[in-house]
Amino acid sequence: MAATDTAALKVDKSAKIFVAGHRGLVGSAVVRRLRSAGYTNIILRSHSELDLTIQSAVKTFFSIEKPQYVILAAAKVGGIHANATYPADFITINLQIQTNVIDSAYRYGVKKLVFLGSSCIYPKHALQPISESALLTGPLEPTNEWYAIAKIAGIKMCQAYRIQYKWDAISAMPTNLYGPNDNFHPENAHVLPALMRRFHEAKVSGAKEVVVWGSGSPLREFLHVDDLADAVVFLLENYSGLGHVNVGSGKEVSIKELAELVKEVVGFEGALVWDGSKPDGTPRKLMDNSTLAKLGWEPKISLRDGVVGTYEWYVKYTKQQ
Ligand SMILES: NC(=O)C1=CN([C@@H]2O[C@H](COP(=O)(O)OP(=O)(O)OC[C@H]3O[C@@H](n4cnc5c(N)ncnc54)[C@H](OP(=O)(O)O)[C@@H]3O)[C@@H](O)[C@H]2O)C=CC1
Ligand SMILES: C[C@H]1O[C@H](OP(=O)(O)OP(=O)(O)OC[C@H]2O[C@@H](n3cnc4c(=O)[nH]c(N)nc43)[C@H](O)[C@@H]2O)[C@@H](O)[C@@H](O)C1=O
Repeated sequence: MAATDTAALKVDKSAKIFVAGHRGLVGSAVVRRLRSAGYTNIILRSHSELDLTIQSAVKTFFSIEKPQYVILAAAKVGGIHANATYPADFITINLQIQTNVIDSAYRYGVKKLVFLGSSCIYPKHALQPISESALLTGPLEPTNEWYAIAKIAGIKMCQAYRIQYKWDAISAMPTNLYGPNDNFHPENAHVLPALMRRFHEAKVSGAKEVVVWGSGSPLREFLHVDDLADAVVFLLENYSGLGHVNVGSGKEVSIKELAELVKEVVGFEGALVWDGSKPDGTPRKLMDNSTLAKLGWEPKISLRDGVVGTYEWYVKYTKQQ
């Protein structure tokens, strides 16, 4: 289909849609949202069924399955520690996955692709709230520059294919996400699931204190993954532009406030101990979400409600307790 800067693409509910990364936080939420919106022909492959870093396997998959739409939610993802510890994995795996999927999607006749980046693409000291135009205006946060460079390449690849081939590839930039199916790994997860697990285990074991990383002063914007999935489907159906689009809640909290909230929801009654040897990362990362608001989308789930629901999910479904 020709790429236009205007909205409203009619997506047939029986069209074949490939959601890459459907077992992850974002991919699983996108599948839930597509199903609740009435989409009936969603195709899925787990990592073990299709390794998206292998170009020949990706080409074969697209040549046989010929999906009409692609949501690219497969990536190497992690929190501040994982990003800083495995820079080679974060840059290489992400470049491989997105290059293979975007190129094969174009070559095998996909009508439209939605690429997912991250708010870490923006300069460490970007003007707040961060508008889409802040991209490539300053140095990146060193702990995640490898991942950010890969994500920036993904945005640029979508734009390049749009310009050269008139192909409809768009990019969404989510803020920090959380929700069901998150990664709760003690070191490699993002802050919210990491703290949820740590407080839960401390409550269960009767520990008197829990260690939280950094100074507690960094500010972050959190969005529930069901809101993000709603925005992704909204963009699939309503946006076909060259520019990437921020997706956030518009509300920020300090890590100290977040830790207090998660502690309260989990019901841990001990003390917080701050480990100043761990990095704070970006001091502040609040996005300007006005582009998406002007298109007619807004988030619905408050941080407190989202944390309560995620903790209920964690207690019910994780085997790590
Ligand atoms: N979580 C967050 O806070 C944020 C996420 N995003 C973006 O959203 C997208 C999804 O992230 P999220 O859901 O959190 O990540 P997850 O780690 O929860 O999920 C990623 C998924 O990708 C799959 N995957 C990874 N490598 C491969 C591969 N080589 N071949 C096939 N599948 C693979 C994983 O499978 P397996 O586990 O089996 O490897 C997993 O199902 C990413 O692009 C990320 O950058 C953006 C901003 C914030
Ligand atoms: C989504 C985003 O996620 C990452 O960037 P980040 O926003 O810095 O994410 P984070 O969730 O890991 O940390 C947020 C803050 O929280 C503090 N913190 C306290 N205690 C724990 C803790 O126990 N674990 C973690 N991970 N952080 C902790 C931590 O020190 C930091 O100050 C990048 O991967 C980036 O690439 C990216 O896209």
